[in-house]
Amino acid sequence: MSESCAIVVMGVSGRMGRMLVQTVQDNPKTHLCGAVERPGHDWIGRDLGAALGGAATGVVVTDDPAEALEGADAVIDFTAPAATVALAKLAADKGVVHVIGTTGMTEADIAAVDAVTDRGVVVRAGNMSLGVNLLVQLTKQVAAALDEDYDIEVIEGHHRHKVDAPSGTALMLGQAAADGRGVDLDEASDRGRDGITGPRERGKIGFHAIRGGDIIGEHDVLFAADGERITLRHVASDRSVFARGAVKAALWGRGKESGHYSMLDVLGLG
Ligand SMILES: NC(=O)C1=CN([C@@H]2O[C@H](COP(=O)(O)OP(=O)(O)OC[C@H]3O[C@@H](n4cnc5c(N)ncnc54)[C@H](O)[C@@H]3O)[C@@H](O)[C@H]2O)C=CC1
Ligand SMILES: O=C(O)C1=N[C@H](C(=O)O)C[C@H](O)C1
Repeated sequence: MSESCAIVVMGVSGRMGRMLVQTVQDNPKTHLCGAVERPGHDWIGRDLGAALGGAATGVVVTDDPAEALEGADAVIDFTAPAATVALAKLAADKGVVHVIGTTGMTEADIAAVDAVTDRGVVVRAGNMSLGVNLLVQLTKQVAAALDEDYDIEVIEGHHRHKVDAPSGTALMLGQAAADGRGVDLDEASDRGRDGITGPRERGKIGFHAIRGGDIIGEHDVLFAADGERITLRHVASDRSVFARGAVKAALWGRGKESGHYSMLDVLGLG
């Protein structure tokens, strides 16, 4: 499989969409073969390069994912849950690798994506950066080494435009902490305390979300005991870390057996 990987970017005018276009174009192993935006968007029908304020690319922005996926190897999708669920079936039916960065998906959304993985290749992660996926593994190790004398809190910060909380990354880190500790995250979760909450319940895993300005993505996992605290931290200072991970996932997914994979699989950290 030596020829260049043909990639479609979904949600191409978004913060991640724009970064993905640049990353796909800069990678010698990939090229952009399609660009999709939501129906009604004013980029529909325009050349993508011109819409971005540069030279023409020959790729015209469409609101029809089926048309864009013709002849594609992979589609990279950082959009919104409803768009991602609809695209999953289409990508699987067309044999196109679906790389999903979209967060805020419900259990039903994830089940709907899962349902296509009998025939489709899906790589999905709430965070596609190498650093966060390493942090996931470290969180699991530290949680396994410490007992419930160490209270676990996951604290995340993002820009003012983010619509979901806790972040997809915070949920990955919370899951890793729960796995390390051998507990069920749904039972252990304590989200966003407010009011007369009473003392902290032993064994809970707390989640807190900061929203403001242009914060790209910051995550701390705090292990706090009497007399000492450990903090594991990741700070993203550039969205390219997510885009590079997504392109790596698209290349990795080509020719893989159908299934629902994560970035830990892609990075060999699973
Ligand atoms: N997994 C990861 O590493 C990362 C995940 N994200 C997630 O990616 C998603 C997008 O984030 P941003 O780019 O900041 O948001 P954004 O709002 O800037 O971009 C989303 C884009 O998707 C488009 N869109 C919505 N519905 C669509 C449809 N039906 N068809 C085609 N396009 C559609 C919107 O018009 C918009 O241009 C969020 O869920 C965010 O949490 C963001 C960064 C990293
Ligand atoms: O919305 C964002 O911007 C980000 N979303 C992801 C998340 O929900 O964790 C990943 C990253 O932190 C940026």
